[in-house]
Amino acid sequence: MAKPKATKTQSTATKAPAATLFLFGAHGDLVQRLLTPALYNLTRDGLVGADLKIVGVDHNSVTDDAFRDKLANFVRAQAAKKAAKSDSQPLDEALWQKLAKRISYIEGDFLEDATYEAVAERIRESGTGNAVFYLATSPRFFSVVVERLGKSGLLKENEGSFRRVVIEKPFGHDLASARELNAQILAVMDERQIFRIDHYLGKETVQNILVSRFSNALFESFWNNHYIDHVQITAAETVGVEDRGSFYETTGALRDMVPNHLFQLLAMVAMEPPAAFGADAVRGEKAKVIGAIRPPTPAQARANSVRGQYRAGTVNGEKVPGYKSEPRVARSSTTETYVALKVMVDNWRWAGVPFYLRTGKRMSVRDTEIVIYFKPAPYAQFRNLGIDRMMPNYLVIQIQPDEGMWLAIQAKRPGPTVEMETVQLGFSYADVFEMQPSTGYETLIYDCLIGDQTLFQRADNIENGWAAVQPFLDAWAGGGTVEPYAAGKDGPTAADDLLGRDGRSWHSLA
Ligand SMILES: NC(=O)C1=CN([C@@H]2O[C@H](COP(=O)(O)OP(=O)(O)OC[C@H]3O[C@@H](n4cnc5c(N)ncnc54)[C@H](OP(=O)(O)O)[C@@H]3O)[C@@H](O)[C@H]2O)C=CC1
Ligand SMILES: O=C1O[C@H](COP(=O)(O)O)[C@@H](O)[C@H](O)[C@H]1O
Repeated sequence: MAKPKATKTQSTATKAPAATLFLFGAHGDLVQRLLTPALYNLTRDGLVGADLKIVGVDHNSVTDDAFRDKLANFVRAQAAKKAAKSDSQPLDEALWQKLAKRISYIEGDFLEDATYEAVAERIRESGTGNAVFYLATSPRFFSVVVERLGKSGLLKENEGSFRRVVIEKPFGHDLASARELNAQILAVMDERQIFRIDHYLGKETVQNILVSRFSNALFESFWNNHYIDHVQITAAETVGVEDRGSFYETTGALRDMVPNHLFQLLAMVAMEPPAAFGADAVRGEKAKVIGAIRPPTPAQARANSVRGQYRAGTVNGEKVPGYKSEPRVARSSTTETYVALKVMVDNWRWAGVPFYLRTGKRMSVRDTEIVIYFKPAPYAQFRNLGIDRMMPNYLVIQIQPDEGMWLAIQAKRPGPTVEMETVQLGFSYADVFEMQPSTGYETLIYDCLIGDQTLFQRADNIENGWAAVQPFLDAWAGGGTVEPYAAGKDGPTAADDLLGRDGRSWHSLA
């Protein structure tokens, strides 16, 4: 059968309304590496126009021109690097100029009133009262900047205009601090103005989980504990901590990835169907399912978690140092760079179905995937054929680097005897759709501009996530065991034992 031809995606999305987008922390890595390319891609797709003004806010001293040049140099180099590796295009200079014309800069300290006066002035000049304040700042500034925006009257919405704040991660470092941060920001603005980002929700395949589950009646019929044996969620990275050693030392893999990204994936897989594809309904169901994760006792938390830390090894053919030799990491560090957990969701749909989660740095491959393992078919009818065991079906939702999904089924191997082979029924995004390069932040920025909060975390989503990991953090307080693993391997052997003692094993990574 001929491979289907990839088709151009036909989006019905319309241009976002006029607004001023303030990028607090404009000289930082996030703005350069992810937000600017996302704004360029939105301009390419016609989803933002000349009436979106972009204003960088940061204490580094540069002119408007120098700021634009800095961003231009970065995105140009990034596009050239990608184009050298694949068939993607170098930077379209005319398109960049269209965007650059609308970029300007405010030099100002987040802690000084003059900065907020300059921001207010820029809104007055813009001709629209609509403004988005994107806090691409260190987390220690989240509540301070929100408070100052509030005090300056910048969060007040006049009739027909909006004021919104985008808050980056990490949102708190445990349950108490997340609650405190929510209380601080909700004291000055309404939940409907707050857009807490989890960039995993900007990924196409993550959004596709809801569409696949709820628009295909066949999935719903077996999506429960009658048919599903267990679920595995993996986010494996080949990168180490790069230059984020000091951030990572006080964070670790559990805080960095689990209450946010991995729980978002779990919620997408496990939530009940929302009554509508709207922010309240979707976020309500997500809050419920994360809230249904069973809090383990301290002994259960220790037994059902594995912490690991990479040692020197080889990744993608390159020799790399161990975590403790990374810059700004303590030589005696016990911070985990890998974590595996077993959690149970205590509701009617999932009672008795373990969810195994793992994430780590310096693993063998980059692979984010969800694997749903089904219960095996009854064996009796195959016994007299000499088949010794039934292989279960499993559905792989492949999130990155490739995007798609496939189902492992049993088929008869050709020949006179009955022999079975596991084969795949699959769909790959790249085969079916012509995908434009994207960072994942495009959808999130666009949704914020049009006021759709579906893909953003509500206060209860965040707090339920932290509540579910808090027992693990408490059980590890004072330092739990950290198992070593060689860089380039898929975590410590103790993580294999976590499943092994339940008679299961991890899906092998791509
Ligand atoms: N970078 C990434 O890939 C990702 C980042 N995030 C989150 O995004 C946020 C931003 O990250 P990132 O861009 O890496 O951070 P950076 O530290 O690179 O950027 C922050 C910027 O704010 C400036 N700044 C610091 N203090 C002040 C101040 N008092 N007044 C005005 N400007 C100030 C810094 O200037 P200077 O450094 O010169 O002091 C810097 O230019 C963080 O919350 C991070 O956790 C989330 C996901 C991915
Ligand atoms: O938020 C974070 O995510 C990245 C992984 O994101 P991905 O889109 O590349 O899967 C992770 O490297 C980083 O430590 C964490 O802070």
